[in-house]
Amino acid sequence: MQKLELKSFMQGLIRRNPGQPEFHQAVEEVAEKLIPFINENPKYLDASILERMTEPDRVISFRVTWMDDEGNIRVNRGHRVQFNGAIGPYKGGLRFDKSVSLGTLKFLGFEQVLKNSLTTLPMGGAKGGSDFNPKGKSEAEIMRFCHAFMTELYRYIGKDTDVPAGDIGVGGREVSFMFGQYRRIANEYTGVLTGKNLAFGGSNARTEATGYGSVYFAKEMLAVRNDDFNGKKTVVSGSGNVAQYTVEKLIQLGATVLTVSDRGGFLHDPDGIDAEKLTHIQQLKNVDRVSLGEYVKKDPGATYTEGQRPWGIKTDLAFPSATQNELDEKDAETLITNGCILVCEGANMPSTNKAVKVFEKNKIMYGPGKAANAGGVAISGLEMTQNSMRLQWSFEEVDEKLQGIMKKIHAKCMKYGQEDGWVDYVKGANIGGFVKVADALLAYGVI
Ligand SMILES: NC(=O)C1=CN([C@@H]2O[C@H](COP(=O)(O)OP(=O)(O)OC[C@H]3O[C@@H](n4cnc5c(N)ncnc54)[C@H](O)[C@@H]3O)[C@@H](O)[C@H]2O)C=CC1
Ligand SMILES: O=C(O)CCC(=O)C(=O)O
Repeated sequence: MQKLELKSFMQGLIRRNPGQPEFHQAVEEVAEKLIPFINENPKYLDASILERMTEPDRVISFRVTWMDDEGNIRVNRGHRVQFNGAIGPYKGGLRFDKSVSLGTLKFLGFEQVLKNSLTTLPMGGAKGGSDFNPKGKSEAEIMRFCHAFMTELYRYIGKDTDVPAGDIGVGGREVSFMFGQYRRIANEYTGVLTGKNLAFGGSNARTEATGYGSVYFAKEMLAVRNDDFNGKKTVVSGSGNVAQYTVEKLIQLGATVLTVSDRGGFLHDPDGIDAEKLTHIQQLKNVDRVSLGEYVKKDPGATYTEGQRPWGIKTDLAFPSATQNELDEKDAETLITNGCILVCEGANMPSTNKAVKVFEKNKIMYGPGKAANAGGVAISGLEMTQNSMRLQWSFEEVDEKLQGIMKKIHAKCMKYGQEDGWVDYVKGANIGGFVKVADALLAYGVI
């Protein structure tokens, strides 16, 4: 069998998937680290495992028709990318955002396969969503859209088939609307979605899990260098679910959090965001649903800089937790020049591939999203377990399991990524996530 070569592999992938740059980017980052490993392990090469794992099992697209408050009929497009189900039911979030395209969901679904494998739990990878823009929509419009979306999606999912959850633009409110509609149509009460309300099958600590998990992962990275969070200046981007609970855990572990951000700009509080200020941010973002710019009215010591990201603020640690490609090569260089020693990704693919190269060249601690933010889907996996057992574990019990899982993911990254005096977490996560799925595919034969 001819050895794989990155350039020609990527040319083929781009030809087969035109106009999907985020998908190309996600695959390239993985293929670069995996190809040498596959070439050294002919069983994966001979069985064309990388070719199989970069082609989704199936892509489902559908029309979503709903009515706005003025009585106009609106049409959006919905998708579910069931990327790879080799090691368990498809699992991964739903994103509602005007920027959503099939290419976005393919990048997210591809990353999800490796991430879910890293959690050690039996979950395949998927992602879905719609180009529906929740911004400016009333609660009733959100509800009608969610019901219409589930009316189409329900026939493709199931507790042992495919279990969606939240992502950008889909939180507890939207999951509740969709779960209610599923239950009504399917006439069964099963854990077909995760991130549910605690009153109807949700897991304790799922809301907190992605942000907390990312901080637990960073704690492990720091421990390798006998370091910890105490007194460390930290910048966080985003102010949604992941960012909020990243900030909460960072404060609890002794870091000083200087920033959060939203689509309009970033908020800088030089005195540090404490628990009380975080509650204010949560009120602005989760209840009032307004710009972070409102924060400075109550706290004049802080500034809100429109149209910019927080990477220019001098910091020790950085937690990009908003969206993909929010940190580019120049931002990476600025962070390093300012003394940043660790970047831990709460978001999916927030750093461009060129930014990642800067981190690697400077040998700083860099935790890629598929490892660092896997705590969310891990607790979703445990929500599925609790639903199957028809019981609910305590917050403390789930949080302890989350810490254990993040430790195991870190250890897996070390196993495959440890180099002389440095850990290549990208290589560790990519190979560590790949092996389990690849071995399952080998065992299944030609499928
Ligand atoms: N919710 C979860 O459990 C998990 C989420 N993630 C990833 O974490 C990131 C954030 O997701 P959530 O916090 O759940 O979503 P969210 O909808 O609660 O918050 C998204 C945040 O990102 C900001 N944002 C979105 N698009 C942006 C853009 N184009 N430019 C600048 N800021 C933008 C929003 O203002 C908001 O603060 C995403 O990359 C998501 O895929 C990863 C693992 C699990
Ligand atoms: O909890 C889940 O199933 C989805 C989490 C997710 O979308 C992600 O890890 O990016």
